[in-house]
Formats: sequence, structure tokens, C-alpha cells
Amino acid sequence: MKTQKALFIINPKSGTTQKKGVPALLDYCLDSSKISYEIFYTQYAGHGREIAEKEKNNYHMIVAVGGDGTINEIAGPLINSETTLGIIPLGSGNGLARHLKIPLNTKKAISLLNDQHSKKIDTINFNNDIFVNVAGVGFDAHIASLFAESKKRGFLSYGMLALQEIIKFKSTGYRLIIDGEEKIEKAPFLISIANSSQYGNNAHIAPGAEISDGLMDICIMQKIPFWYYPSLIFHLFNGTLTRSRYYKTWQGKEALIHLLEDAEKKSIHLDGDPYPLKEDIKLSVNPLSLKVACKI
Ligand SMILES: Nc1ncnc2c1ncn2[C@@H]1O[C@H](COP(=O)(O)OP(=O)(O)OP(=O)(O)O)[C@@H](O)[C@H]1O
Repeated sequence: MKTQKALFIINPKSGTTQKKGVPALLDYCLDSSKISYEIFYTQYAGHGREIAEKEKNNYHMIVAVGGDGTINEIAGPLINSETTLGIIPLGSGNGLARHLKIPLNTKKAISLLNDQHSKKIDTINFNNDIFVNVAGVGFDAHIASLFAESKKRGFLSYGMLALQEIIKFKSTGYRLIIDGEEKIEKAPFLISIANSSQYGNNAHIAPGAEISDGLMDICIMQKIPFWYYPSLIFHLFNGTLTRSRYYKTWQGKEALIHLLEDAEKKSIHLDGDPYPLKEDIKLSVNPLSLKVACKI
């Protein structure tokens, strides 16, 4: 095994855990005969993407230390390159890391990198951008935009926000076309496009989704009556949403989400972070386009 050069990009703002201890853990857990490394801290949103773009040809591996938003920024420049994406899950939801079974324990996640194992996963083109985990319009996107404005992070803050907003939220209309076939024209509560099976925190919006199958899972939830909330939560966290009468899912290689009403008023998220939306959404799968360090 040759020594690999790795760059760790740490997002100091993600999740609820302090990142001050990370350099000491890297020093302790990384086998210096296998991995030499440098560390960079992001200073603002979007900085991770800039660093990854600039440095992708100088390292064998660029490691996102944060959550799905941090991964999204760093993954973009690495698509279709030979550089591997590493993940140390220190975000609020850690959806992609959980799906790939990367340990949530920081020491174990770092030690896993010594194995130098990786697998290729799909990524999804979203207009001129990309995402790696889950994107969507509707209620989840509305919560993502409020969560981004909030100073609080973590699962509890997210859950509280969702509970406060669920009754007030008004669905708007979309047309959904998957591989050329029209699916809905009603106003769903949300449409999720899933590469992995979960948003994070084991909330499985697309329980059957596989990340290396060349397909995206497109899921809709209809407006749910308040008496159904406990069942919804049960199905979401138990991976059994397909049993719910308010839920539908399809798989496809390409999709179009056509906005029926004022786009300015709609919320959208890519990997949990709000995204400015002004036009229809064109989606397509980039099969096996990203190398990720994980157990094989
Ligand atoms: N130094 C920084 N200051 C402010 N924002 C930053 C900084 N560095 C990165 N960001 C932004 O922070 C956002 C949130 O990070 P991230 O998504 O990793 O954490 P999270 O939302 O807590 O976790 P998860 O997405 O797993 O729920 C990212 O989209 C990124 O653009």
C-alpha cells in the first residue's frame, strides 16, 4: 500500500460537536505510513468547494469533516476525477455517512481511512449543480431554509422546527415527469429526490434507495392529517414509509419537476441546504461518478 496524500477540510459550523479536537485525533488515529495529511478550515459557506476545486489534483483524497452540506460542496469538484472523497461525519444529520455505514464515532471514521478502501457511488445533476444525498421541494426544503437561518444545529432543533411548521405549511403545485412519463399534477406536501435512502438521523425518506444502482428514487408525500403524524414519524424512522397511503415512490434516470406557481415562493434544498430556485428542475443520474472512502 503506498502512502496517500489527504486533505482534511473541516467545517467549524456543522453539527453540534466542537471540531477543536479533530487535529489531535487525526494525529492519533492515522497511520503515517499509509496517509500523510494537511488540514484546512472553511471560513464561509462555499469555501469548501473552492478549496476542493483548487486542490483536487494535489491529493489522493479530500476529506469532508462535517455534514451533508459540507460533503456536497467538496464532492462537486471531485466528480469524475480520480480523487477520493473521505467523510468524517460531524454534521447534524449525516445522511450520506449513515447510508454508507461510515462510523459516526470520529476515531473510528478516521481509522477507516487507513484501509484505503473505496467504492464508486452515483451523483445527481440538478440543473447546473449536483447533489449526493437527498434534494427536494416542499416541506423538507422549507425546513432546510429555516434551519439554515437558525443559529441552532443538531437533530433536536431540526425536529422542533419541523413540528412548529408542519401545521402552517401550504403545499403548492408541481408537474413531475420521470423518464418521459407524467406522474402528478397535484400539490404534494413534498417531493424528494433521493440518491441515498435517508435525510439523516435515520429518517428514511426512500427506504429502497441504492446509491450505486444508476437510479434516483423520487418520492412524494401528500398532505397529512394531524392525527397521522405519529404514524408518519414511525414509518419514517422505521424504514417503512412505502406502507403509508400518503406516500408514493418511483425510480428513474431522468426527471423534470415543472413549477406550476410562482417559483420565488418555493423552497428547495440540495443535501439539506437551501438552494435558490427560479426555474424548472432538471435531474439526471451520473452513474458511479464519485469515489468515496468507505467499507466495501
Ligand atoms: N466557516 C463557515 N461559516 C459558515 N458556514 C459555513 C462555513 N463552512 C461551511 N459552511 C456552510 O455550513 C453549511 C452547513 O454544514 P453541514 O451541512 O455540513 O452541517 P449540518 O447542516 O449541521 O449537517 P447535516 O447536513 O448533516 O445535517 C454548509 O452548507 C456550508 O456551506
